[in-house]
Amino acid sequence: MEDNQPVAVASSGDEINDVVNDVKERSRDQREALSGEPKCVICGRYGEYICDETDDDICSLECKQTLLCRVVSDNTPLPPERLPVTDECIYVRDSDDKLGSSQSLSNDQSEVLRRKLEIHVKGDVVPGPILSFSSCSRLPQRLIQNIEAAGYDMPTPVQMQAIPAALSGKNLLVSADTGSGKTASFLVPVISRCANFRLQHLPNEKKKPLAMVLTPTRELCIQVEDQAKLLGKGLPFKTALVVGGDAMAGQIYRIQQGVELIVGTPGRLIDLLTKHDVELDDTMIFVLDEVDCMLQRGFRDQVMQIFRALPQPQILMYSATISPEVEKMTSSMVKDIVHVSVGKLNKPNKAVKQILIWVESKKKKQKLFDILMSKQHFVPPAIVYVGSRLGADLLSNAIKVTTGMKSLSIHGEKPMKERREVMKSFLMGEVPIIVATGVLGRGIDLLGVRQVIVFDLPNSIKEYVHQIGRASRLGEEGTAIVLVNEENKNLFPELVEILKSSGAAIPRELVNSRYTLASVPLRGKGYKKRKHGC
Ligand SMILES: Nc1ncnc2c1ncn2[C@@H]1O[C@H](COP(=O)(O)OP(=O)(O)OP(=O)(O)O)[C@@H](O)[C@H]1O
Repeated sequence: MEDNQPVAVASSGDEINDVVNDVKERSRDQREALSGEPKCVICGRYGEYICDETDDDICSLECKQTLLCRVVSDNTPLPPERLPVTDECIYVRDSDDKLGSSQSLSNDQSEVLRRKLEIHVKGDVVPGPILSFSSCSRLPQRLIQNIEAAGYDMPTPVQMQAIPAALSGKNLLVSADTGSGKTASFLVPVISRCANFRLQHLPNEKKKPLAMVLTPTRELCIQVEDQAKLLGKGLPFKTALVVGGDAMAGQIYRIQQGVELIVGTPGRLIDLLTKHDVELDDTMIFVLDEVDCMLQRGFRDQVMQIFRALPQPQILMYSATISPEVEKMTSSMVKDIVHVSVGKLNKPNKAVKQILIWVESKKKKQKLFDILMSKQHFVPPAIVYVGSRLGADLLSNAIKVTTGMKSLSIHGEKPMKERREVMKSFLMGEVPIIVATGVLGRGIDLLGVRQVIVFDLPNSIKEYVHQIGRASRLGEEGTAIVLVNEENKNLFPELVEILKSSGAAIPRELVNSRYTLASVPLRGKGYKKRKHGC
């Protein structure tokens, strides 16, 4: 790239480097063009540079890249599978007139992009994926600014497809890897629809909630509400948290003051619905996060009771794991549901390396202490998953006593205040180890955690997929160390399948166990003997 400024006059290597370093990376780093100045042929900002390959004025490296991709796709009509669609190469341009009509990908480009990113769509006509948040014409400008301020430069694959589909009013069942950005993929359309509604319909009477998000745990609700507040800042968009453990009076007061979004757990919402006057007749979007868990026995009746209290809302359902039964149930709840999935269904996040260690129950604690005291193997901060509340407290104490390291436990029996404090100390880096039950297994975004130790395997492979998913966010690499023995025999067949599909080493004892051999044709076609893990 050449610079419209006289780069060539720079006399020393350092000066040249300085100039080169000054080249604007992105279009948004460049200023607007003043009258008479060259304009970038891509975005219209100040065309500070001349593209050395086309001689066009451009503002930044980003627009140069876009320009070159366009030239390639304009001049060389490649067959669809050879279209230059790398993440850097497809570009969705903001509307030329800046009045709101966004330019979208052609059908062919959408298909190529979906194929490349493993985005699968099943159901009614769905808008194509977006490549930038700003190409969604319906998003309020302030929301786009908030998204940028959160550091979200580009949508993740699930966001690319789910956001435009949700904005078009479709009912969705969405599945994508743990840590792939599903939360923002429902919050962005929720915030957009709520804020636009309020901007267009100034209420003469009391504001009633317009959207509701249900999740299975208080921690997850807190996290979702925090993210909603962050993304909805400066918009007519207020939230209320409705979870057990916090005083109900405060929650009711907040709702009665007028909120757009309620984020809650089903139990507390039912309390509120049955004992108090929460008017849900304006609620137009209903989100079920961790939908497979929400439609299991225990939650299902409560969820359905809440759903029936709503006036036919748009329904958005999300999880990293969705079984055929859940698909069936959701289809019976709502008609015309669109299924969006990214990657392979129900598989662990590829970025998490699974290391299985076969260890008898009575030796498990010692094995855990060995790992925690090993500089080579322990990567703090780490979560240790156990199967019971008492087990969490006892193990956390034992870790403190034996290793001398700080450790805290978290589970559903602890008061909300204490759970908040435990999370805070962990997230602030004051405590390197947290021992948790499944309460922290799903949905929680534990930034900075790259290691999960599954001390007790959970009851289902789905929960296992969610738990080990805590070790990676947005594809960053993490490790899950999993202690396994004959007591987990019920999971062996599915566990072996999961490990095989992830390319993980499988302990000899697990391969040779009669519980595995009885169910999985391991020695059939495609079986490859692996070395003993760890
Ligand atoms: N477009 C984006 N760009 C950068 N970071 C993002 C983007 N979208 C989301 N994130 C961040 O990625 C992390 C993971 O997102 P999120 O918690 O929504 O994942 P998830 O798919 O809901 O995971 P889980 O299935 O575990 O609940 C979060 O820290 C979130 O802030």
